[in-house]
Amino acid sequence: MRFVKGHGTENDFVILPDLDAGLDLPASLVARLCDRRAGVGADGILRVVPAKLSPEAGEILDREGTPRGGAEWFMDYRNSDGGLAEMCGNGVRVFARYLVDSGLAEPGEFDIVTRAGVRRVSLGRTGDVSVDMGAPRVGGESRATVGGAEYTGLVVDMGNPHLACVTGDPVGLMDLGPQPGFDPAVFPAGVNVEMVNLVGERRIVMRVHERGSGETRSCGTGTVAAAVAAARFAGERDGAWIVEVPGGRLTVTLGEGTSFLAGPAVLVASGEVTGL
Ligand SMILES: N[C@@H](CCC[C@H](N)C(=O)O)C(=O)O
Repeated sequence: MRFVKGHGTENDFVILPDLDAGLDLPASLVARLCDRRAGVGADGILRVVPAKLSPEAGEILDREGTPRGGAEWFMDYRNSDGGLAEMCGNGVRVFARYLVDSGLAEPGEFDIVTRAGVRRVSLGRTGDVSVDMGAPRVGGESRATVGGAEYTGLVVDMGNPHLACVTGDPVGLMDLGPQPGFDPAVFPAGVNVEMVNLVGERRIVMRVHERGSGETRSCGTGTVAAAVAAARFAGERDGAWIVEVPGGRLTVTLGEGTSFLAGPAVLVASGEVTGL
């Protein structure tokens, strides 16, 4: 099985090109591939599948009212525990970088099918990758227990579920623990929990505990959720936010009816899986 390794602000992925859609990828194999000691090691898997060969992608396009053929590639994203997720903001940027670097797509703008719907990416032959993340769907407040303390956060749906907690406690020093507590009535399918400090004008620091992957060094959908929560907290609306994460820096732009995420996305290695 050929693989490519890439990351976006150190949110890292094993990319599996599956151009004839023939790869059987049970959860147990995903978990072994993502294992940092016995496998390749990653926060998640990006299976690269032609949309026209994926019944799941066809259903998503129909659901969205996008003509079949309107987006050529389907990002089949899996968390490191083997579970499916609807969307991955860093993953879709790394996925786009893989398509361009491997000659499967031309630089510029193109659409990628994800379980959360079609997302438009924009990139050159080198440099940062940006993605139109769609409109954040903001709910009410909910609470999370992180490192033994309770925090209130904003419920934000980015296609996948988030609880973004803006706090005065320094998030850089926190012990996020193995799994934050959350309200299963609000998040029946689990949740990604962001801890956020407002550190300047439209500038935040964020750490994240991802559903299905544990604490990661960045989370693209999480940075948008965090920017939305920080904007509410600061009494702001649209505009560009700098989000500092342990793995680097991303820019989130909140706009009229949509949001954009921009930052680095790089491929670092390729090889063959032989023993899993
Ligand atoms: N790291 C991702 C989010 C991946 C999915 C998430 N763990 C979930 O289960 O919803 C990102 O960059 O958005």
